[in-house]
Amino acid sequence: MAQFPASIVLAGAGRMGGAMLEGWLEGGLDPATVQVLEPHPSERLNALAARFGFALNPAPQTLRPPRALVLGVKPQTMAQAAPTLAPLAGPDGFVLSVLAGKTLDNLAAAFPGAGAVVRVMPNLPASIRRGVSVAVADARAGAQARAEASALLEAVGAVEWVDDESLIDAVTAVSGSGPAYVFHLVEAMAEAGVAAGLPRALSERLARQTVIGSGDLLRESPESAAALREAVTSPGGTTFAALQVLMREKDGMPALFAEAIAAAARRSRELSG
Ligand SMILES: NC(=O)c1ccc[n+]([C@@H]2O[C@H](COP(=O)([O-])OP(=O)(O)OC[C@H]3O[C@@H](n4cnc5c(N)ncnc54)[C@H](OP(=O)(O)O)[C@@H]3O)[C@@H](O)[C@H]2O)c1
Ligand code: PRO
Repeated sequence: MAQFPASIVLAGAGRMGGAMLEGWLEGGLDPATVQVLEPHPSERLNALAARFGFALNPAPQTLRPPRALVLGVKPQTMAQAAPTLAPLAGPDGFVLSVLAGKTLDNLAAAFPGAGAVVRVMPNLPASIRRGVSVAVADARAGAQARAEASALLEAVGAVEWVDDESLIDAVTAVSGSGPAYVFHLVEAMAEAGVAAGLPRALSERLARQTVIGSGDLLRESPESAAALREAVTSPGGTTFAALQVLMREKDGMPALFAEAIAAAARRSRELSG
């Protein structure tokens, strides 16, 4: 059984916070141990509260510092939200943040009463428990806090811990934002299929199913992505013709991705403070 924290307050149950909450509850978290603060609950969150019976927006006077204060608000909202939430960060607990850009130092300053701080970058497939999260903790986080943080993250997918916080900006750019690149690939392939003469609905189905099938193959095959790409590419064939465009040194995918990922990592650094 997962070693969940004994008590949790989740502040911000939007797309990411809500996805994590759902994963915890599906993963066996006792609903009586979680309280959720969310100014505008979605229908999905209300339905989840009705199904599991956790406390959604309990009266402020009933709130006590939990073992884990999980922050799921936007980085741009942190300055406004932190003063209200800070009293919930007690010396016997830890703060776990999924906020892009907000550093361990930022979090320790905003939540001075916290026993420890854990910074995490998850990604949206967490909503179907197939996410990947990368976590880094400050020096005060002991084995127990790390194990409890791992349990919260493992409930929604794979977990990697790093010691070097400076990696998190690049992590955010690769795996945090990464699902959007894949969805954009589907959009771009579908649009290009329409330009090549396919009916739009068929082109959208083909692009979507191609990414789904390729993702499943990537999961099930022991081969590397490069080997799988080569398996599709006949010498002098159609894929080869396309890859000559996509792998162009100056403006192909590697060059575009290098620029896009650098932009996302830069934005992550800008969001600190
Ligand atoms: N979405 C992703 O793919 C993803 C991936 C990795 C990390 N993240 C991180 O996850 C965080 C949330 O992103 P999101 O996409 O889930 O955004 P979101 O859907 O907008 O969720 C944030 C939620 O926090 C609520 N909120 C605002 N102020 C609050 C307060 N004082 N107390 C409690 N809740 C409050 C918001 O309510 P209102 O809308 O009413 O203001 C909203 O429902 C961000 O920091 C982001 O960097 C997101
Ligand atoms: N979504 C957040 C953003 O776009 C963080 C990674 C994914 O800033």
